[in-house]
Amino acid sequence: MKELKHLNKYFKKYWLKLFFGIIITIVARLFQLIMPSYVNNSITVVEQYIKAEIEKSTAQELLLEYILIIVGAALLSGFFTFLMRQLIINISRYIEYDLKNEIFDHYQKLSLNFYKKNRTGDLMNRISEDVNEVRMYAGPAIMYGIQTLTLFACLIPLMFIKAPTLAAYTLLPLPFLSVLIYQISKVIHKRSTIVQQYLSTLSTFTQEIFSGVSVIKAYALEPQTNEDLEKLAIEGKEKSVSLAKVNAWFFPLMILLIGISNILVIYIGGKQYLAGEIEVGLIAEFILYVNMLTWPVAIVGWLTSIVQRAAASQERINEFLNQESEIKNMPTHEHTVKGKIEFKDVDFTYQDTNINALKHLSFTINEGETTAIIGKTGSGKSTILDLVARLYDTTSGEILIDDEPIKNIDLTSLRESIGAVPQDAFLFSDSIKNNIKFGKEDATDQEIMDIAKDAVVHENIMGFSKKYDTVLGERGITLSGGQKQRVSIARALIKKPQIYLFDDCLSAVDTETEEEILNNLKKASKNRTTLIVSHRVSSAKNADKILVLDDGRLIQEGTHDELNTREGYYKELYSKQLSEKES
Ligand SMILES: Nc1ncnc2c1ncn2[C@@H]1O[C@H](COP(=O)(O)OP(=O)(O)OP(=O)(O)O)[C@@H](O)[C@H]1O
Repeated sequence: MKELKHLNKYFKKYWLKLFFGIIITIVARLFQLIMPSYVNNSITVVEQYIKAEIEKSTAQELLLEYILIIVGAALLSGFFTFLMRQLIINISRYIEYDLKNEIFDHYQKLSLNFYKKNRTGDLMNRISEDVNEVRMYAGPAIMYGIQTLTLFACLIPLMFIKAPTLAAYTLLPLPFLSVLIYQISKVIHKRSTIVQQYLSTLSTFTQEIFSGVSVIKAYALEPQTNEDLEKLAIEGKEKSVSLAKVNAWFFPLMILLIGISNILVIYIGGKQYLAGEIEVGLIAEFILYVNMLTWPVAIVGWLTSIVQRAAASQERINEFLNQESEIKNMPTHEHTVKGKIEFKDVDFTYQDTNINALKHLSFTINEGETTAIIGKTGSGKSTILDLVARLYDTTSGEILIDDEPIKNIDLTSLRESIGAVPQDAFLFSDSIKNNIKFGKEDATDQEIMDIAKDAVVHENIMGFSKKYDTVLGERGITLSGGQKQRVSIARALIKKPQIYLFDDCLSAVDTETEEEILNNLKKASKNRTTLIVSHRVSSAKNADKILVLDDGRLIQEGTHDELNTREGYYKELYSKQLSEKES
């Protein structure tokens, strides 16, 4: 329960609305309470008229008055109930909105390690399903809770004052009803959680099948996939049926217990009436009370389960909210990045895999220099770029930017000075124009076009019917690997940052296009520090410096010409790639 304290700040934020909501809830219930006693009075008037105790005209006058009061109270109660929902349910929607924003903001601050440790489905669930459970507490639970308390506090004493014995018998079945509903709600919740989990497994499974449909078709795996899906579907059907079974008990049980209460009122009330202890109208009044109480009593059980579920969900939410990013942003002073990069005895081990990706790595890249990083697959090239962007912190050793420890530089200003093109170019399901603009929000159409020309993708884009407005991804067309890489390059170029990080971003383009792009990059990256990771010597040979990595260690360093005169990995790779090209 202490987990729910997290919401107190939101209750404080909306306290005025909440306060009026509570007052209005109480007022709405009080108007509702007026009605049964006037129903009693009306029946008593009829009884008195039948017994000829009052004149017909008096009876008519009194009945009209009581009916008007009943209708008036019902209308007012209805009006205040509407206001109550408007206030309290709206507050829960505001809190839901605030909480979702808080979680999303926090997610964005967390490091890549966090995303690797937690599955996307789990992140999504906490921000949607769990927040929804919490909303049920912040809105409906509070609203029904106050309603129930008001009714209990007013109605039960009133019933005991009017007819103590009848009140005791009438109220007798209600606690059982409450406990029963609580138990059933618990079972329903347990089984519906299982159904939910199953549904998310099913959607993950189908999503993967749809994404990989070309592989499934190419390998003729449809029968196998159908079989797997059928197994999942049968399992799901059984779980849903078991949920439906408990659900089926809910309303019949409620009706049964209300029926028992009503029968008790009529039986005990009837006996008391015959004994001349009460008037017949009181029986009708009590039947109305019972029906007014049944829902709140049933709700006590339901509310308990809502609060428990909300506490469990808030605990899961807090678990993420309490996590801090391992990458701490503690700038010591303002610094405008110029672009000198120095690695001093850097060691880096990935936490999740324990892979020691970089070992005692030291090198310096001067401001404005272009450096190529070459090495076998898995030698640590991409890791170097990730460390420059401070996506991770070094395990030991130090990285300096412009002779300043990287940790002293404000993270946002560091990342704003970097234009990165990752290995697996990721483009959003949006227009090509917006994907490029991602690098510079206020870029003009002309700028976007010029940059796309530099990235040698303009011609391709103009070939699409909607040109730069062509939508990519699930909602639109799929670009080829090479086109994706070039749009991704355009996105980095338009930013005009101090440091460029190109991670094997020309691997999917032919050598001619590669050369054209490299020439354009040379112009674009003039006076800007550029790191190019590549497997191809052609991408590296014009660099000011080439670093050759092997298993996380720097094994060679120099210009193309220098390295070509020395025996070693680079010379071998160059001869190999040259002979491949010639053949
Ligand atoms: N996100 C990660 N989490 C855990 N281990 C990783 C991660 N990324 C890379 N590694 C491991 O670190 C080592 C270095 O990987 P890195 O991606 O830096 O190599 P690379 O030289 O860029 O390889 P490639 O040329 O294939 O892209 C590899 O053994 C890899 O398995």
